[in-house]
Amino acid sequence: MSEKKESCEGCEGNPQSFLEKTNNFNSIKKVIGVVSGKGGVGKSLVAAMLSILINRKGYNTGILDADITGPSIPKMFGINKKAQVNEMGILPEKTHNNISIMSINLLLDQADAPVIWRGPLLAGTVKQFWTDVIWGDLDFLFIDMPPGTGDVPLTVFQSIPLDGIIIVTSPQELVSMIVKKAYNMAKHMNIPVLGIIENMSYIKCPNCGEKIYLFGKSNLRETAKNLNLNVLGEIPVDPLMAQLVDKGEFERFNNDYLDKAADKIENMLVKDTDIHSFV
Ligand SMILES: Nc1ncnc2c1ncn2[C@@H]1O[C@H](COP(=O)(O)OP(=O)(O)OP(=O)(O)O)[C@@H](O)[C@H]1O
Repeated sequence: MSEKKESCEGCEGNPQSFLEKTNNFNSIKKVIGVVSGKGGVGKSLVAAMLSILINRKGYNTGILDADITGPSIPKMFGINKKAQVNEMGILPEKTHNNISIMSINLLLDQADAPVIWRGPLLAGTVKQFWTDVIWGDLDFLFIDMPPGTGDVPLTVFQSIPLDGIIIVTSPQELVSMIVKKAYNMAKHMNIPVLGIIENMSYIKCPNCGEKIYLFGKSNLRETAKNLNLNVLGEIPVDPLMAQLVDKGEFERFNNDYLDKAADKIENMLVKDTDIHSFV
C-alpha cells in the first residue's frame, strides 16, 4: 500500500502562490481588476467611471494604471505632475476629489515617451505599483489591467490578490471568443468575475432620443447568460464623455450609465465580499 504523503508547495493539492504582499503602510479592502480581451474597448474609461462613482459615495478610492504601454488614467484626470518618491516608497498623485492614482506616466520624464519594454519588465513595474506605492487606507483599489490575455495580465492576475474582475467589451467583440478568453483566464486563476460592462453599445439621436445600435443589436445578454454572468451596465458612445476625457476633466461626468454597477460594487464592502450578491 502506498503511503499518502503531505503535498508540498507546488503540488496540485497546494498550488504555489505567487501573490505579492502590499507594503505595511497600506490597508486596502477590495481590489477590483477591470479587464478587456483586447485594447481600445474603453477599459480605462470604465475603470475611471467606477472609481469616480465609488468616490462620490464617500469611499477612499484608488486607481492603479497597470496598462504600462498605453497609460491613459492621469490624462483623464488632468494630472501631469511627477509622482514623489521617498525612502518609504512611491506616493500616488491625488485627483481633485482625492482619488489616489499611480501610473507609469507619473514616473516618466516625458509623458509621451513610449515604453518599449519587454513583458517581464512591464509585469515587474505593475507589481511594484502594488508593493511599493503607499496607497494608505483604501476602501477600493481599481486596477486598469493591461489589455488582452498575455503574460503581463497573467502576472498581474497571479501577483495581486484581486477580489474580482469586471470584463469590458464592445458590441462587435462579443460575437468573438475574446470575452470568453478573459472569462476563462479569471476562472483558471479562481478570481470571481463580477460581471460584464458593454461600452459603445449605442448612440442616442440628439433630436428624438432614439437609441441607434451602430453595430446592430449585440448579443450581450445571451453571452452573459451562457457564461452565467451579470450584465453590470451598457454605456453609449457619448461625445460629452469624450470631451471631458480630452480636457482632463473626467471627474465632472454626469450620467447614470454605471450607477447600478457602482451600487453592486459598494455592496461588496457592505456585505463583505458576498460575491453571490452579484448574481
Ligand atoms: N462610451 C464612450 N463615449 C465616448 N468616448 C469613448 C467612450 N468609450 C471610450 N471612449 C474614448 O475612446 C478612447 C479609448 O478609450 P479607453 O482609453 O478607455 O480604452 P481602453 O480599452 O482602455 O484602451 P487601451 O486598452 O488601448 O488602453 C478614449 O479617448 C475614450 O475617451
